[in-house]
Formats: sequence, C-alpha cells, structure tokens
Amino acid sequence: MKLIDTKLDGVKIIEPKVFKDNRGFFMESFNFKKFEELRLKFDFIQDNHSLSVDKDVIRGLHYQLNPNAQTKLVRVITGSIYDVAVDIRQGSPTFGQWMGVKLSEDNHRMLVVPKGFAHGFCTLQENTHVQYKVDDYYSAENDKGILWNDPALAIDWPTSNPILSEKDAKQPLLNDAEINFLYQTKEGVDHGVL
Ligand SMILES: Cc1cn([C@H]2C[C@H](O)[C@@H](COP(=O)(O)OP(=O)(O)O[C@H]3O[C@@H](C)C(=O)[C@@H](O)[C@H]3O)O2)c(=O)[nH]c1=O
Repeated sequence: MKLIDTKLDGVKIIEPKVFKDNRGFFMESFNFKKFEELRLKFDFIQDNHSLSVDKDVIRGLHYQLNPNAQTKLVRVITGSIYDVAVDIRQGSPTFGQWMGVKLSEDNHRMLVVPKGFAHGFCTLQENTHVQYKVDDYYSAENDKGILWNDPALAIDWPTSNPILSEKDAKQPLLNDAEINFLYQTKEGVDHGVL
C-alpha cells in the first residue's frame, strides 16, 4: 500500500496493493492495522455507497459541521470520478484551496478527506458506484454544502454543465457558508492521523 501526500495537509491518496490473477483481482480496501502503521488511525462507523447513472454528475461540495465532522475514505467500485477536497479550516494556510484526483475502478486509488474539508466529485463515466467510509454518523442538521462552481474556489471540474441535485444547485458560496473548523497545528490537524 502506498501513501501519497498532496498539497493540502491531511489529504492523502492511497494506492492499495492489488493482487491480480486469472480470476480478476483481490485487494484490502481497508485494514485498520496497516493504515495505523502509515499513521492513519481511523474509527470508521458508517459506509456509504452512491450510484450516479450519468456521466457529469457532480455531488457536492459537502461537509458536516462539528460536532459531526467526518473523515472520509473514498473509492470507486465501478466507473470513475474526479474527486475534489477543499480546505475550509479557518486559519489554515491553504484555506479555500482545492485538490482533485481521478479515482477509478482501474487505478483503485482512494482519497482520504479529513475533517475540515468540503468534498465533492464529478462522474467521468456512466453507472459510477462510489463507496466511502466515514467516522461520524450522518447528521441532517449538520450536513452543509458549498456551491460547486463558487468562483472563489475556481475548481477545474471536467464539465461546465453538470447534473446536480436540487440541494446542490443552490448551495451557498464559501463566503456565506457556515463553517466551524479551526486549523490546528500537527497533532490536531488531521483528525484520524496519529
Ligand atoms: C450523506 C447521507 C445522506 N442520507 C440521505 C439524505 C438524503 O435524503 C439522501 C441523499 O443525500 P444527498 O443528496 O446528500 O447525497 P449525496 O449528494 O450523494 O451526498 C454525499 O455527497 C458526497 C460528495 C459526500 O461527500 C458525502 O458525504 C455526502 O454528502 O440520502 C443519509 O440517510 N445518510 C447519509 O449519510
């Protein structure tokens, strides 16, 4: 398993070890101990799975406020996505900055999205199944969002005409969004990281 740092502190790309043979492949998509050895200590308590039937579906940008902030471990089962994380930790040197990575059924890559980041993705293929683990339960009350094409973020999405949910079509701009994440130095910055 390979861990790749990104320009955003705490956002990490994971490349699992994939065992291929004549039947197909096998991989461990999560192993508490092996993740812990890479200083990623996660207490996941919920698994989510979404299907987007069309290409150019954008879901996001989403986050849950404290005390229900979530770390997410995102992967694609079928299809592919452009997966995006945006730093919304007040006081962070990279506040408002985003990163994106392609996750696909072929590259098996996973993305760690820590607490204090908004998350969203755009499907690159039809019938894309995305699965992700989270370390806090869903809270309708604390479920929040930011508009996908907020000019202040200037995310380079693969489409300019996405299919959105009603909710996501009218999310607020970052400037108007409710956020309650404080940037802390090393020990506290990546909740879930030892
Ligand atoms: C996220 C979530 C939604 N729901 C319900 C609420 C709603 O009626 C229905 C669909 O929810 P949404 O439209 O918010 O689904 P979706 O747009 O797929 O939301 C997801 O987007 C990605 C980008 C994320 O990062 C996730 O955390 C989550 O916010 O499912 C749950 O019951 N539990 C959950 O954990």
